[in-house]
Parts: sequence; structure tokens; C-alpha cells
Amino acid sequence: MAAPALARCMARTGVLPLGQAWGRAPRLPPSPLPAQRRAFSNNKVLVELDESAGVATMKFKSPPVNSLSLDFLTEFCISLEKLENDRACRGVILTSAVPKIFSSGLDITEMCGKSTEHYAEFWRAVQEMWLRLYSSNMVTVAAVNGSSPAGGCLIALTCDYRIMAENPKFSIGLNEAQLGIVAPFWFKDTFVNVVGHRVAESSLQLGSLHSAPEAHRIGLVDELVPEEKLKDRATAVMQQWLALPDHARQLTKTMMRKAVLDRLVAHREEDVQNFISFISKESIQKSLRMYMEMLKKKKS
Ligand SMILES: CCCCCCCCCCCCC/C=C/C(=O)SCCNC(=O)CCNC(=O)[C@H](O)C(C)(C)COP(=O)(O)OP(=O)(O)OC[C@H]1O[C@@H](n2cnc3c(N)ncnc32)[C@H](O)[C@@H]1OP(=O)(O)O
Repeated sequence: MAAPALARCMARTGVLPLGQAWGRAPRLPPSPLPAQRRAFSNNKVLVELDESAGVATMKFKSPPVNSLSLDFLTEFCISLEKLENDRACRGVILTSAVPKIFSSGLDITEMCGKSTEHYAEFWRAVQEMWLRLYSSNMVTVAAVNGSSPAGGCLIALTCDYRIMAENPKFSIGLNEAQLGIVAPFWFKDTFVNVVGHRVAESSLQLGSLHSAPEAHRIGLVDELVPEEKLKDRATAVMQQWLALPDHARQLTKTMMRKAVLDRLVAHREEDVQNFISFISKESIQKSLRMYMEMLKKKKS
């Protein structure tokens, strides 16, 4: 199904028509086929699957900043679903093909001056991305090779393990408060599960963007490595995780994440309505417009 048609279907039903994102049967190990590499790509996400290792790399390629637009989110979910259903794939590394940027977070233009229907469609796609990634049976490793504010940080937090390039120019964090907006409860829950309540509370209230060393110090990322070693390190970490039996690791992951996942699943439509009423406020629209202007001015 083409991305726009799929997005419409997601807007109608609230889920991708490809199967449920949570509560899947555990994955089976891949059959011992000869070594093979496969790649598939749509406009904004490139996927390379190394069948012999059972590992895929998903590269975000939506310049200039990999913002999470409706199209990006739809393509992301389709790619993830394809891998989830592929017995040859047991793990996925998420990274960026755009230099210096992992992802700039939700596309602000999707949240400015649009219709209620559009906001609902967009927010369901954001929810879907998170539900699918957080509940994935695959091992998920974020190789954070650039700045990663807000929704970009959420993607990294949603993975099982985060490795960041130790470039002093890169920052990561849930900076929503700086935009005059509020991170939804499931962004907050995901953050708390990674860094703990105290760090999450102050970081969220301040809308902090943390430098790579600071992110490592507070536990937002698990490791820092020189940029040129990021890919190899992500592959090595993936191998360590895949050395364990899938079923034990998957059931443990489900046990750790279920409460947080269930909370959104139970309140999904309410969350969409909250988003619409919040984002439609004139004061919020004004804050977002000013923020976009500030980004543009920064360039000139
Ligand atoms: C009781 C409580 C109720 C609560 C109810 C809650 C309901 C829910 C509320 C809403 C929740 C929303 C959650 C939002 C999450 C988000 O992710 S918001 C997005 C946050 N993102 C950012 O703040 C990042 C902004 N961007 C940057 O800081 C920089 O662009 C960068 C990523 C560091 C890259 O810098 P640089 O390389 O210098 O590039 P730029 O020149 O700045 O940008 C290039 C062009 O890209 C545009 N752009 C950048 N980011 C975005 C974006 N996120 N969306 C859309 N567009 C973006 C930028 O404007 C430039 O455009 P041009 O000028 O046209 O080239």
C-alpha cells in the first residue's frame, strides 16, 4: 500500500493494517540460509538487512534534519513491520544517513495551522511509531550519530540500547518545554524508565538538551564512542544481545515495558483528543510559530 493510502488507513483505524504492534508471538531464529544481504528503501528510510547476522540497519534519510513528518512516520512503521515479520531479522540498528543530525524530532510544520483531522492523523502516526518500536520483539539499538532533540530523543529512548557519537556539538533530550509545549505522558514514562524519576523530572521541566558527555553521565545514553567507531560498536553490541535466546530476552522485555505500553493502548483515543485540544490553542500555535521563526533567524 502506498504511504498516503496507508496514512489514511492509519487515521481511520488508528493502527497500521499490517498486524498488531504489541502482544505478538515470540520470534523464531532465522533458518540457516547462505549469507545474504538485502536492501529496501522508500523515500525517507533506507533499510539494509544482513541475513547472515540477522541484523538490519534502518537509516533515516529525510534531509535537511530527519524531522518526523507524517510521511516519515508512515514509512518508518512500514519498514519496521516488514522487519518484524521477517524471520531472517532479529535485531535492528537505527541511525541517520543525514550528517550531524539523528532526528530533529516531530515535524513542527505538521503541528502548525492544520485541521483537527490532520492533527488526529499525525498524532496517531506518532503513537503508532512508538507502540511498534517500544514493543518490538527485535533487539533495537540506536546509533545516535547527530543531534537528537524531542521526538528524535524519544526514538533513541524507545530502543533497548543507545550508543552516541562523542561529538561535543551533538545534543539530545526532551526539550519540549523550551518550545512551550508539554511532552505527553508516554514520552515521560519512556524517559523515566531510562534515566529514573529525579533526572527525568528536572530535565523535562527545564526542557534540557544534554551534550553527549552529559547524556552519558545521566544515563540517557549507554555509551559514547568516537564517531568513526559508532557503526562497529553498534554491531558488536547487537551481537552480544543476540547471543541470548530470543524467547527469554523477549519475555523479559515485555515484562519491563508492558505497563507503559498498556497505558497508552488503554488511553489512545483520549491521548489523541488531548493532543488536538492542546495543539489547537492559539497560545501554543503562537509559541510554535515563534520557535520556527527563531530557527530560521538563527541561520541568517
Ligand atoms: C495536563 C497536561 C496535558 C498535556 C497534553 C499534551 C499533549 C501533547 C502536546 C504536544 C506534544 C508534542 C511533542 C513534540 C515533540 C517534538 O519533537 S517537537 C520538535 C522539537 N524539535 C526541536 O526543537 C528541534 C528544532 N531544530 C533544531 O534545533 C535544529 O534544526 C537542529 C535539529 C539542531 C539542526 O540544526 P541545523 O543543522 O543548524 O539546521 P537548521 O538550519 O536549524 O534547520 C534546517 C531546516 O530544518 C527546519 N527544521 C528544523 N527542525 C525542524 C522540525 N522539528 N520540524 C520542522 N522543521 C524543522 C528548520 O526550520 C530549517 O528550515 P529552513 O529554514 O526552511 O531551511
